Amino acid sequence: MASQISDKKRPKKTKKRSRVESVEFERINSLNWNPTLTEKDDDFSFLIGSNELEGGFLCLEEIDESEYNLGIAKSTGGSEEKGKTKPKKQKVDTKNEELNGEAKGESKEEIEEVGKETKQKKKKKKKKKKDKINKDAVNEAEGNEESPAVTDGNDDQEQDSVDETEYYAWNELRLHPLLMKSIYALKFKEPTPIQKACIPAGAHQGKDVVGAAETGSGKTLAFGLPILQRLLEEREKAERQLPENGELDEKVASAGLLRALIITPTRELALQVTDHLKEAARHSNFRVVPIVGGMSSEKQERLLKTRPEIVVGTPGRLWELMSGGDTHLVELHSLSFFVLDEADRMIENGHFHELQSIVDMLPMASKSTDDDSQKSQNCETVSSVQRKKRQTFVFSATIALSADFRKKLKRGSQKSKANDELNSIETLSERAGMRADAAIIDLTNASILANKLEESFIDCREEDKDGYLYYILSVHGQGRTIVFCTSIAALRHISSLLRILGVNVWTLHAQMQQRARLKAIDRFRGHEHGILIATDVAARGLDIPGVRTVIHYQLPHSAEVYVHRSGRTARAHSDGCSIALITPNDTSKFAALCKSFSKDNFQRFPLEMSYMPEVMKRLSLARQIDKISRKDSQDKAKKNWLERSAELMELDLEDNDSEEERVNNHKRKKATSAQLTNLQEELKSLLSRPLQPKTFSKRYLAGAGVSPLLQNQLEELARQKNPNNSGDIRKKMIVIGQDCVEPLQALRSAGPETKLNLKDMAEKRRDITELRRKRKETKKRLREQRRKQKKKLQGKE
Ligand SMILES: Nc1ncnc2c1ncn2[C@@H]1O[C@H](COP(=O)(O)OP(=O)(O)OP(=O)(O)O)[C@@H](O)[C@H]1O
Repeated sequence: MASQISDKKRPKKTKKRSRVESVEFERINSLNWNPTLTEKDDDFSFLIGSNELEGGFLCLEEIDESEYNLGIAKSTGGSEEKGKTKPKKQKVDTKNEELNGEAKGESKEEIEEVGKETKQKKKKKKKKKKDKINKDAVNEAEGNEESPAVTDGNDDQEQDSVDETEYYAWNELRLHPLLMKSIYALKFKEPTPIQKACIPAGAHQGKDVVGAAETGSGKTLAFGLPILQRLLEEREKAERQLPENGELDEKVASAGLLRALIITPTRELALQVTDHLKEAARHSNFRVVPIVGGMSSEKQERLLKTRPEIVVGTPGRLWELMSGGDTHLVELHSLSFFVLDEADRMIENGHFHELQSIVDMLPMASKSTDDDSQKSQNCETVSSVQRKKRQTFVFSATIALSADFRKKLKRGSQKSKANDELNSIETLSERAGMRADAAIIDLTNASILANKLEESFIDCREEDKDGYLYYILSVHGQGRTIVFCTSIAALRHISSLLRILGVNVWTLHAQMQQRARLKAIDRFRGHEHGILIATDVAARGLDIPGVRTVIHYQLPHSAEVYVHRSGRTARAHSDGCSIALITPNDTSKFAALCKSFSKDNFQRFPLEMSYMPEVMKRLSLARQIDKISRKDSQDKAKKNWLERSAELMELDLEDNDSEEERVNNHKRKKATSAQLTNLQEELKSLLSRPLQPKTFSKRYLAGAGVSPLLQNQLEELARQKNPNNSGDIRKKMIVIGQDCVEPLQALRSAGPETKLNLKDMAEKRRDITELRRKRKETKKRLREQRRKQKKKLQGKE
C-alpha cells in the first residue's frame, strides 16, 4: 500500500529529480569503502562482535584538521594511554599551546585576564543562545525558515579560548573536527558511558544499535553523533573524489536527500531532539527539521521543500505527510539512518499503527522475500548495497530486551508476516531492517532508575494527598518541581486548588493546544522555582535543567512510566529526588514497582506534622471556593450551551420558572456569592501570613526554613505591618537558621528509621485484605439475618 501511495502521488518533476539523485547515489556507491578500524584497535569490539564497516565513510586520519581551524587534542601515549588519567597541560602539542595563547609570549596574568573577560562574554552569549534555541524550536516546527544549523562568525573566536586538553576523553571516539567544535561549545568535557559505547559501533563500524541507558544519560547524542559523523565523512569523501574545479562540490553539499529519520513519541521530545542535534550540527551545515502534530502542516510541508538531511518527527504527523505523498519524505531510498527514540513507547497503543505504516515504507534490506520485494517497489532505483547501508538505531531507558532478542532478529522476516503488528521491540526492530549483528548496548543497572536519583514516598489517605502536596510545595519549594498525574481530571483538580492557594503552577497535558503546551514548558523552564503539573505526556525525554523534585501525585500504570517520570530529575551530572504519594489502594501497585526495581526498601519522606493543621485549614477553604466556582462555571457553560443550541435551531428559549422559583434562584445565587466572598476573604487573610507550624512563635520562625513562597508571604506580611515603609523589605527581614531545605536535602538528613521495609508493607497489605474480607463476611451475615427475619415476619402475617 505504501508503495502504491508513493508511486501514484509523486509528481513527474520529482521523478526526474530522483533520477538525477540516484545517479549521484550510484556514484557515491561506486567509491571504495575503507574500514576505519581493525578489530584489534577497537575498544568496543567486545561489545559488538565483528568489525565490518558497511558504507563509505572517511576515516578521521584522512581529514585535514587544519581545514577546520582547530586541532584535536592528542593523547601523548597513543592507544597505550587508554584508561589512564588525562595528560598534563605541558604535554599538549604546540598547536594547542598556540590556541591557549601561551606560545605567543603572553604572561600568565594577561592570559588569566583575557580568560576572565572571555568567560563573561561567553556567559552572555550562552544566555542569548539559549533564548534563541527555544524560539528556534517553535519557529522550525511552524515553518519559519530562519534557523538552519549553521555557525555564525563568532564561533571561531569562541573556539580560540577552548582548552582542548580538557576534552581529552573524546579523543578515542575520533569524532570529526566539526563535531568536536560543537562539543567544545556545549562544554561536554567527556562522553557519557552510552555515548562512549555507541559512537564506535554506530559511527565507525556502521552497526545497527540497540541502546539502553538510564534517563538523562545523553542517549540523544549517542545516536546523533554517529549520524552526523557519518554524514560528514561521506560528504568529505565525495568532495575528495570530485574534480579540482569544485563545480560539483556544491551539488554534493546540498544534495538535499533525506538521510536520517528520527521518530519520537511526543511532540515536545521531537522539538527537543531537533534542538539538540542542531547544536551538535551547528558547524556542519546539515539541516535538522522537526515534523510534529498540533502545528500547521502546510508550513511544515514548506519546510520539507528545503530538503533537510535530518527529519525528527512524531509518527502521526509524519505519516500524514508521507501518505499525502510529500516528496522529500517518501524518497526513502536515500535514508541511511532510521532512529526510534523511546522505542518501547512506540509499540504501545496510539502510536504503532502510524509507525507500522512508516516502517512498511522503508526499503527492505537485502534479505528479500517475495513479499519484501513487493514492498520495496517504491525504491527500485536503489541498489541493494545502498539499502544494506541503512543503519537502525533503537533507544530507550526502559527497553525490555528479551533474552533471545538477537536470535529473533536472526530468524528475520521468514517468521514475521507482513500483517504482523509491531507489538514488540524485536518485531519492530526487525521490520525496520535491523540486522542480526546489531550492537546491543544495555547499560541499565538492575534498578533501571537513574543513579543519582533518591526515591521516597509518603503513605497517606486519598483525601490527604492535596494537603501533603501543598505542604511539600510550600515548605520545600526549592528548585523546579514536576507533579505527575495519571488523569487530566486529577491534574485540573490540583492545579485549580493550588492556584486558589496562591501557588503559581503551569500545566501540561495532551488536550492542550500545541502552542499552549510549548508555552507552558517555556515558562516552566524560565522560572528557577517553577512548578509544572503534568500528565504522562511530559514523562519521557523532556530535558529541563534544574528539575530538583518529581512528585507522583498518582502512581503511573507501569514501572516504565515511573522510571521515565522520575527521570525528569537527576539528569546528566545532577542529583534529584522523587516522592510518591501512596494511598492504601496503591500499596500493592507500589510494592510491585519496588519489586521490579529490585529494591528492598524505599525511604519515607520526612514530614513536619506541626504544619498540617494550618495546611488543612487553608485547604478546606480552597476546596470550598473551588467547589462553588466550579458549580458556577458549570451552570454558566450549561446556559451558554442551551442558548447556542437554541440559536442554531432558530428556537426561542422560554423561561418556564414561576415567579417564586425565580426569586428563590436569585436569593440562592446571592447567598452563594456572599459565601464565596467570605471564604475568599478568610483564605486571603490566612495566605497573607507565612505557613506556620503549630508551635510557631511570631518572633522566631523555625522549622524547615524559608521557601520562596514563604519568603513572599513574609515580605507581604512585613509590607502589611509597615505600609509606609518604601525601603527594601528584604533588608529588614532577618532569617536566622537554615535556608529552605529542598526535598532532596530533607530526605538526606532524615534518619534511616524512615526506611520502609517491603516485608512490613506486605504485612500491612495482608492486614488490610484480611480486614476487608472480614467486613465483607459481616455484611453478608447481616444481610442473611435480615432476609431471614423478613421471611419470618411474612410467614407470621
Ligand atoms: N557528554 C555529555 N556531557 C555532559 N552533558 C551531556 C553530555 N551528553 C549529553 N549531555 C546532556 O545531558 C542531558 C540529558 O541528555 P539526553 O536528553 O540526551 O538524555 P537521555 O538519555 O536521552 O534521557 P531520557 O532517557 O530521559 O530521554 C542533556 O541536557 C544533554 O545536553
